Amino acid sequence: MADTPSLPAFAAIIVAAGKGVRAGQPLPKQFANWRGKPVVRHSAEAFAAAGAEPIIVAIPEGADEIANDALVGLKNIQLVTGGATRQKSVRLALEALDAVNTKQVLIHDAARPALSDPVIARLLAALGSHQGAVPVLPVVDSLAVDAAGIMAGSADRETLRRVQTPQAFHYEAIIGAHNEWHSEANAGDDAQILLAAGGKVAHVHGDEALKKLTFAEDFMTDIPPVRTGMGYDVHRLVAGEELWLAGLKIEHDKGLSGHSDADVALHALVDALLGAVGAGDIGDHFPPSDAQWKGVSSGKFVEHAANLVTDAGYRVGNVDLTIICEAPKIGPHRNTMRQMIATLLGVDTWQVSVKATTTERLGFTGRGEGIAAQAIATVLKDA
Ligand SMILES: Nc1ccn([C@@H]2O[C@H](COP(=O)(O)OP(=O)(O)OP(=O)(O)O)[C@@H](O)[C@H]2O)c(=O)n1
Ligand SMILES: C[C@](O)(CO)[C@H](O)COP(=O)(O)O
Repeated sequence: MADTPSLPAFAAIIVAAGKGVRAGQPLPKQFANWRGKPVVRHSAEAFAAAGAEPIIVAIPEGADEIANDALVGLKNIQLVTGGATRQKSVRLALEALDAVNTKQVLIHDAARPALSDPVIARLLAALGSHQGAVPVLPVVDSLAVDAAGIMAGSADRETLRRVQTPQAFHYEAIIGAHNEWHSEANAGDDAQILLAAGGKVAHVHGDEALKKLTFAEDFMTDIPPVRTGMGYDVHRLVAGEELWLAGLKIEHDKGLSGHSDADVALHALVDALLGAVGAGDIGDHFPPSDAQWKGVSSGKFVEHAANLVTDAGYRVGNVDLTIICEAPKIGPHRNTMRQMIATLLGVDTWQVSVKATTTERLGFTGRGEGIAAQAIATVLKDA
């Protein structure tokens, strides 16, 4: 859009001085990560691409460092400290524009990150014939008047619209309207302030994508219905050790060396489950330096990983395990291994696959120096 000569010059205000209490994010929602970058950066980039100059960003007291980090690399950004309410933050940002010859300004919630060029263009076009313009959407639900939890009436949805931001104004009209606002109450938005001052505000078509990020669930988007993880492990074969594989003790002339029971097959499975939900790896959860895990059955590690899958809001779809060794033969134990793993995961046996292969006497497995295992797990989002 920056190379679109038809857009008139305009300034932008992004109000990002809120606390984001309802969103419950680890930091104020306007600085939280959303779709790969800080919330506030999304609309700042959209305004910059559309040629807005300057872009005033109202931020909380003392948030300069986090705001500068969030907006690093963007030109024409000017930070101002916002106020105790959204309206006061807008007012302070408007005053910061007083110093430049601003004719038109778009005022936008940082909490509405999915700002697109067409909305900006529609708003600027409407300023050609109106003092103000706001993006609106139809009301698609019926509306009720609530009186202490009881329906006390309804409203005609055909006369109502859902109002979004950016809200576009002739600068002199909106700064004048803010100066004339003497009510103790806060206006819901800037269009209401211009209307109260007698100004006219045009409606232009909004964008459902411009939804305001308000609650924690608004950040839980793009959750994949299926996730996949992969695990791989190796343990050395040594004399005098027991051989545990896929939860079974196998008679063999050597066993696997390791801190726990060294069940290389279950270790690969644990890493596949942890990988599917992004929960690190087996060493993060059961460090070999921790004495409490010496000699422990690796079945406990599988149960822990399965619990983390559940805690993440997923359930195990299927797992596929491949044991790589010249000996012992795995075939005779395969079904018992499947049943053992199914029990550990709390799934049906058909959801568990156990395979085995040699490496044709090649490499460390072919020389009988160790056993390797690889696993893949899919997890499905709970409804
Ligand atoms: N004193 C304030 C309050 C809000 N805002 C901004 O106004 C926009 C819309 O407000 P809202 O969604 O209510 O944000 P918060 O006030 O932060 O949310 P909450 O009410 O949950 O604390 C947000 O971008 C917010 O950062 C602001 O600049 N200054
Ligand atoms: C300004 C606004 O986003 C227009 O829909 C809305 O009024 C902000 O309300 P909030 O309670 O300050 O989030």
